[in-house]
Amino acid sequence: MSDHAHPTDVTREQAEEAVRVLLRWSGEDPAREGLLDTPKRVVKAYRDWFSGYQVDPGEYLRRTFEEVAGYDEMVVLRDIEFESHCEHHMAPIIGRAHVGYLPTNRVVGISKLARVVDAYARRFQVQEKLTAQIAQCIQENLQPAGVAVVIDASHECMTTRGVHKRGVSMVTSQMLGAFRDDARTRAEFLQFIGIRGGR
Ligand SMILES: Nc1nc2c(ncn2[C@@H]2O[C@H](COP(=O)(O)OP(=O)(O)OP(=O)(O)O)[C@@H](O)[C@H]2O)c(=O)[nH]1
Ligand SMILES: [Zn+2]
Repeated sequence: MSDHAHPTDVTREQAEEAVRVLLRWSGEDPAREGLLDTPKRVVKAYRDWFSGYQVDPGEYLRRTFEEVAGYDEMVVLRDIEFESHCEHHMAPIIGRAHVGYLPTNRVVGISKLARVVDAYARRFQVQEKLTAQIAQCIQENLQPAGVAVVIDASHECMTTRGVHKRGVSMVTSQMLGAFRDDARTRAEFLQFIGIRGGR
């Protein structure tokens, strides 16, 4: 699974034209006054929603704090809200991520964990891949004793179209190292994020 953006040779004008084609295909007249600036706005919105392709998520974790090197207990950042888009329908995925790790000697600024979540969320995703990418990025860059990522999200391709099931959320988790091997560590993390752990 590649973390890097696929090089593009598509111009902004071509992207705007693609939006006009979709408008026509929907039954609209792209020359209608209210829609004249829409292709420009949509292309700009894409730059925002898919800005994750412009960054290297691992870069956020390269600056670590040595001063807290003695701290080796669990660090958990919970309820990280994110917006993503599913790669099947290009429909929004709205949810929360909970990230935990067990530092060995590298501790990062806590906002960087949220930045890693956003860097992967702002791409075309499936939730399982998003969950695994966040965990692997932290594992590779901080080499902690373990990483845990739980994501709880709702998929608009299921709520606003298709099966039309509102209120359904998908929960995925990726546990690495101690979180995978040690039931007590995993249970402590799940308790921190408000999910009752297993026995
Ligand atoms: N596992 C997984 N499935 C997803 C995710 N996002 C969307 N999907 C599912 O991807 C599947 C795509 O199925 P298809 O049958 O190819 O597409 P479709 O005909 O639009 O399917 P429906 O959504 O059932 O109408 C659907 O079941 C979606 O619910 C995700 O993050 N993870
Ligand atoms: Zn979808």
